Amino acid sequence: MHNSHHVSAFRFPALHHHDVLQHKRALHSSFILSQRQYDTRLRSRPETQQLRPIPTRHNSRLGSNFCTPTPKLFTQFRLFQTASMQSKAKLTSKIAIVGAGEVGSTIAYSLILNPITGDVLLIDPKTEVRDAQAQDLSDATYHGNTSTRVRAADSKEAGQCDIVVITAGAAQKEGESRTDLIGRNLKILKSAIDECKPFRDDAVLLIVANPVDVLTHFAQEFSGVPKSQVFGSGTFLDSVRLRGILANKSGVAASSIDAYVLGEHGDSQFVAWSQASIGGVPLSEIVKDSEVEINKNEIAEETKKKAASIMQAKGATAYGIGGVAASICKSILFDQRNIRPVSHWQEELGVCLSMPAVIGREGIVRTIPIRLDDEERKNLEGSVKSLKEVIEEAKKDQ
Ligand SMILES: NC(=O)C1=CN([C@@H]2O[C@H](COP(=O)(O)OP(=O)(O)OC[C@H]3O[C@@H](n4cnc5c(N)ncnc54)[C@H](O)[C@@H]3O)[C@@H](O)[C@H]2O)C=CC1
Ligand SMILES: CC(=O)C(=O)O
Repeated sequence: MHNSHHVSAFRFPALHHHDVLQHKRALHSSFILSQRQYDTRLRSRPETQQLRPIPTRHNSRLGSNFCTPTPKLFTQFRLFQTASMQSKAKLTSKIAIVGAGEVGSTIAYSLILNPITGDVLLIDPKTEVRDAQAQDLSDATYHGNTSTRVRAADSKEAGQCDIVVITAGAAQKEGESRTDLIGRNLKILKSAIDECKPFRDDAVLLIVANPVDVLTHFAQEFSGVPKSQVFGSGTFLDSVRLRGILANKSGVAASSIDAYVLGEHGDSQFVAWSQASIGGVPLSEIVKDSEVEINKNEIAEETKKKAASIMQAKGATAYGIGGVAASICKSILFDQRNIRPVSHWQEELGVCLSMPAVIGREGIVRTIPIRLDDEERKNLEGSVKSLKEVIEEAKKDQ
């Protein structure tokens, strides 16, 4: 069966590993910067955001001395991360995790395994649990490959950290949606934020607790911190899930797939299929002559239901968000300018929801005006409508 939503997958030469590399190199060949060229430009911040890569001759022996900016749309956004950015950074930064339950402790664990910060501070009114988590996590630093320390702290110290990750709040019980949590979690959010005040001027608040889009909206209001410095993990996790499914189906690494879930981190989320690509080639072109089944509706549904199916079996999700939140922290601390679908303030729409955004030390550096087709735009309007309804209801209960 062939229709717009049911497309058989591709027989696409570029999807073999070698060919993918060739294809990417072809796309990248005119955009190769030596590390020194890149570093020179990096020093002249903030203008670096506008820099265009310098064309150089393609060197097939690309090693750590070279970085290859992503081609196409985003070259002007300085997408590339370099080893030098990390080695130059001293691990003196501090990340506070407010809410030391399943998710908070898993984020801390990810930060230990991939050390990007000097200290991780755990904050939780259940001080026994908080202290035990700190003790348990500090045992995990013993292997010696990390310089990250984990300790218990109070809310005032959290407000003075570089990043404040907020996971404080109840998790869904079976049969509950994320928005069902608003009554409980809005109160928790307000008290958690009030206790952390005052925030350091350059602190970035990363909201993880659910319903993440609605709580991000209120966190901006409660904290008084500039909106660009308060954002939520949003559909980054859903996009990771989507890419994982597409990777399994196509036999291509998830990192070579560009596909976004956008809108609400919840029931009204949607996949921006019109912008999906593999190895830089639009999915719509790839699927024309293909071998593997890619049923868009099924994949979108599987992506959306993944959290519920994990929770049904083991009670909670933690590792996925642990990795995602740690990766966002890295984008912030190292000013990486990665583009990620995160929940942030949408001036034109009047809500916080996920659209691709450039993430750097100041938080949301800019939103990326992604082109959506008619159906996707309708889906986006659906997300806006349902989020506004939840926000209005929540305001009445305040
Ligand atoms: N955005 C995402 O993709 C994901 C979000 N979540 C959400 O993360 C939240 C936390 O989930 P879990 O860690 O599994 O729940 P949990 O119940 O294990 O942990 C929540 C912790 O928050 C603490 N807490 C309550 N009030 C607090 C306050 N005022 N200040 C500091 N801490 C406070 C509790 O004592 C508890 O230890 C939930 O809302 C869940 O839905 C979970 C997974 C993914
Ligand atoms: C719980 C949740 O929001 C998730 O795993 O997507």
